[in-house]
Amino acid sequence: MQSETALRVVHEPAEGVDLAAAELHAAQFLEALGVSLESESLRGTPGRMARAYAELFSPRPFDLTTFPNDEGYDELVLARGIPVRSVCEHHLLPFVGVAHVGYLPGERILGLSKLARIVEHFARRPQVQERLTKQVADWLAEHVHPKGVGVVIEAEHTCMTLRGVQAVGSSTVTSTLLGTLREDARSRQEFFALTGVNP
Ligand SMILES: Nc1nc2c(ncn2[C@@H]2O[C@H](COP(=O)(O)OP(=O)(O)OP(=O)(O)O)[C@@H](O)[C@H]2O)c(=O)[nH]1
Ligand SMILES: [Zn+2]
Repeated sequence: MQSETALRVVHEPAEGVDLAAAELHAAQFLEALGVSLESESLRGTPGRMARAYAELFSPRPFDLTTFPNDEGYDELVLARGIPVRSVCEHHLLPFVGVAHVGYLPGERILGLSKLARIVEHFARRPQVQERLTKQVADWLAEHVHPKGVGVVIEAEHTCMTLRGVQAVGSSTVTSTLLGTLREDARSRQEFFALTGVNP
């Protein structure tokens, strides 16, 4: 039987991350908020907090795999419902939802999994939803040179639902359209129809 430690997936912290310093300050932060760290289950919490945030703030590099568009496919390629897990940069609380990422191919098509990898890459850092949406779209435009790009993100911000205004059940929708998907009304409509978003 494998031990619990052997089963744990260890994420390498990003370069320049000082986990020991983060743990020390997390302990001081919790103590300043009146949280006692004396019980057995809380003793390791500052270290877990440090590792958890290091993981959430470590953009994972990925290989860009493109293929020639030999068939001249010129309709929309759309990956729907890509999970979004990020952290708002104002409160460092999670925002969670889905992204729909599409493009109108030019001379090359992109390995499909890369659409989800791009979202994950830009989500793993302190973020605002608007910037995340635009970064994904701009990355695709810059690296794949498609005729058009469309990105829609719908997410629940826990800083807005668990605390503060406590707008439980609310979600935020952001979108970035580039190229033909921005300029051509029919393409834009088709994109939103396929994403299921009513702008
Ligand atoms: N535009 C944008 N705002 C965000 C995002 N995530 C969180 N916020 C907002 O960031 C704002 C920070 O506002 P402040 O007034 O400085 O913070 P606050 O006093 O905690 O505000 P309340 O949440 O209204 O209690 C809040 O309105 C949050 O809802 C995001 O992705 N985009
Ligand atoms: Zn927030």
